[in-house]
Amino acid sequence: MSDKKYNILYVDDEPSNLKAFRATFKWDFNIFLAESGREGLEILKQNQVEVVIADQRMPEMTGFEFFKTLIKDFPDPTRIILTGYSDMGVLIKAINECGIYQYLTKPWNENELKHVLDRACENYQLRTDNKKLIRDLKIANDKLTEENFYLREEIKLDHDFNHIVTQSPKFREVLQNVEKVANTKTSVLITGESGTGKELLARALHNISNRSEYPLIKVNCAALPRELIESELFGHEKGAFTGAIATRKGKFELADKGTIFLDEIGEMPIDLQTKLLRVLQESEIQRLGSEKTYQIDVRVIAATNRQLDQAINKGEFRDDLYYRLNVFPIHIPPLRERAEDIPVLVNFFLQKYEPIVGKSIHKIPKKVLKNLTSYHWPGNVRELENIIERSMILSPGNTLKFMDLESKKPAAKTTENFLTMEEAEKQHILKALELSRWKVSGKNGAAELLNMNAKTLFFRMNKLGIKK
Ligand SMILES: Nc1ncnc2c1ncn2[C@@H]1O[C@H](COP(=O)(O)OP(=O)(O)OP(=O)(O)O)[C@@H](O)[C@H]1O
Repeated sequence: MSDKKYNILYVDDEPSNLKAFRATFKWDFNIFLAESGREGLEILKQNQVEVVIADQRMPEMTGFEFFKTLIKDFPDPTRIILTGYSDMGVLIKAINECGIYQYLTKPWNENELKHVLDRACENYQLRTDNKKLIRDLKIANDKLTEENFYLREEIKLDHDFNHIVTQSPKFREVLQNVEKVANTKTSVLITGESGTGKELLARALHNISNRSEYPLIKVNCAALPRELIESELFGHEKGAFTGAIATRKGKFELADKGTIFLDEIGEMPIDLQTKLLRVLQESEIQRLGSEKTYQIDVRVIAATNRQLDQAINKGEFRDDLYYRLNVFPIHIPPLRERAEDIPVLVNFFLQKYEPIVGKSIHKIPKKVLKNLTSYHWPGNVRELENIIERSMILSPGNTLKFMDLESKKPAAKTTENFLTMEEAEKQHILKALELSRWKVSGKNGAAELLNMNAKTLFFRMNKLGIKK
């Protein structure tokens, strides 16, 4: 037993018993006395008591009844019953119903009662310690589970996602899916508005996959001249067509054992879609001008900013090819839906362009950051990247200022006047053309400003009916 002096409540309608109890045990315990169960309950309301001992035979409320009431409101104290009965049936019932720790027959014997009270106090202490232990263990366990959870999250994204910056849960989910699908041969279709990072993600997917030792071959389906696409993709034999002066491997053959990235797949001419579907189904290609077939082992990642279901409805895209490519769809949300990425991306681009622009910028006024986060970003991350680069050049000193962004309106709060993707793209290209004085390709041209291939830009301009 510890030196702690425990609190004991003794309930008995016989005052002489109470008196004797106090006299016998006052040195060993702190003693509370009550002449009835009702009085005992009052004492328990106001005091912390570790052991309750009660006489069974009391006029107002028997010992059993007292304990039955007590167990609801004060379940902690150890309960002892004093009884004159030798009826074991009643006792067992009491022990079961009232959680009696021990019964003693009356009249009590000092030594026996002292022994029982000591054990009852120990019992109380043990239960309390156990409860605390269980509580501590539960807290520790919860904490561990939580830590494991975060650890798992960390591990999940512990891949080489170099050059991909994000704080957004939505985008992290995208990265998690990329990790899940990476080591399979499953076709992946990456969708998302222009400039959201589809190519960046396709490259990351290849880099963390078990094909990373082999090439990633990119094909921009929008930029290829129509008459050359087939030979570009599948290769040609010498003399297959005028100008085919030598045999040439196509992109699929070059990507053997690796990955082929079919960018802007929505722009692929429909007749070629049929051929592509065959290649995907049969895993073999035939060079132009050859009867021979070549087995290839290529993983396909396709990307588009078009709504392919709409293209299917218009008859511009084959639905069977769509289903073949869309086995594992990955959608990248637009930047306006993950504003929490804007500050980290701004920082990332400030560092990226420091050596290029030859200027170090480390102050971003709050107002500028606020403008950046409320802007609608039709050109997504690419637009942000270009604006940062341009603003770094234009900003005096080491503070970032956004000359052209400040005049731009914050994101539309309602769907009224909401631009369609095509309109937004058109306006964005027009803006780039204005800034580049309608120079499309080459140094300081709109394509460079938009960080896109000049051929793709010409194609998009044509498609959107943009003319000077
Ligand atoms: N999360 C990101 N972290 C860092 N850079 C990013 C991120 N997302 C996009 N970028 C950058 O933004 C630019 C545009 O990305 P990318 O070319 O991958 O977009 P895209 O969706 O393929 O565009 P498009 O549809 O026009 O082909 C690139 O310079 C890319 O590195």
